[in-house]
Amino acid sequence: MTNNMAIREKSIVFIGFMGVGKTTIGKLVAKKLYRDFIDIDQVIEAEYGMPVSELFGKIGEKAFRQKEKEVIINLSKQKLKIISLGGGSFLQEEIRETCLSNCIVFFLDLSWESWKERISLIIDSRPVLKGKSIEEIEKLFNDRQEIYLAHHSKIETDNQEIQEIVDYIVETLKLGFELYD
Ligand SMILES: Nc1ncnc2c1ncn2[C@@H]1O[C@H](COP(=O)(O)OP(=O)(O)O)[C@@H](O)[C@H]1O
Ligand SMILES: O=C(O)C1=C[C@@H](OP(=O)(O)O)[C@@H](O)[C@H](O)C1
Ligand SMILES: [Mg+2]
Repeated sequence: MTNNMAIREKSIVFIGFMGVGKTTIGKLVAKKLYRDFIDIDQVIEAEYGMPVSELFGKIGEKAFRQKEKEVIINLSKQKLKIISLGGGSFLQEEIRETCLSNCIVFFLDLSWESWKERISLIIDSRPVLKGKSIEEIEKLFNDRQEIYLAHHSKIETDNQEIQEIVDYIVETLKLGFELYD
C-alpha cells in the first residue's frame, strides 16, 4: 500500500520539443486534477523578472541551463504537482534522472509535419529557434527526439484539440491510479 500511495502522489512532468503544448496542456491537466501547476520557464522568468527570450541575451544559454537544472531538481522532488519543463532541459542527464526517478514523465509527441504548422505561434518567444533556417530547425527537432525517448508515457498529439489531449491524459492518469489502488 505504501508504494501504491506513492504512485498516486507523484508529480507529473511534461516533456517534448518546444511548442508541442507542454505549458498549455500542463496547466489544464493541473486544473482538472486540482493540483498546483508549475511551469519551469515561468518560475525562472519570475525570478529574473524578464521573459526567457530576453534572459538568453542577458545571462547567456549556459547560465540559463544551470538555473533550469537547479530549479527542476529542486521542484521535481515535491509531490502532487503538475510540472511542465522547457523543451531543452531533458538534454541534461541529471534532469532526466531526477524526473524519471521522482515523477511520472509524459512525453507530448508531435510529428514534424504538424509542428511546422505551429512555428509562427512560437518563433518570437523561443531564442533557440531565432535566426535558424527551417532546415536547421528540422535537424534540431530530429536530433532532440532521442532525449524524449526517456519517459513513462507518451501521447501522440497530431490533429488533436487541446481539450482532447487534456481529457485523454486525465483519464490515463485516473486509470493508472485505480490500477494501483
Ligand atoms: N493541440 C494543440 N493544437 C493546436 N495548438 C496547440 C496545441 N497545443 C498547443 N498549441 C499551441 O501551441 C503554442 C505553443 O504551446 P505551449 O504550450 O507554449 O508549448 P510548449 O510549452 O511545449 O513550448 C501555443 O500557442 C498553444 O496554444
Ligand atoms: O527547447 C529549448 O531549448 C527551450 C524551450 C523553451 O521552453 P518550451 O519547450 O516550453 O518552449 C524554453 O525553455 C527556452 O526557450 C529553451
Ligand atoms: Mg512551455
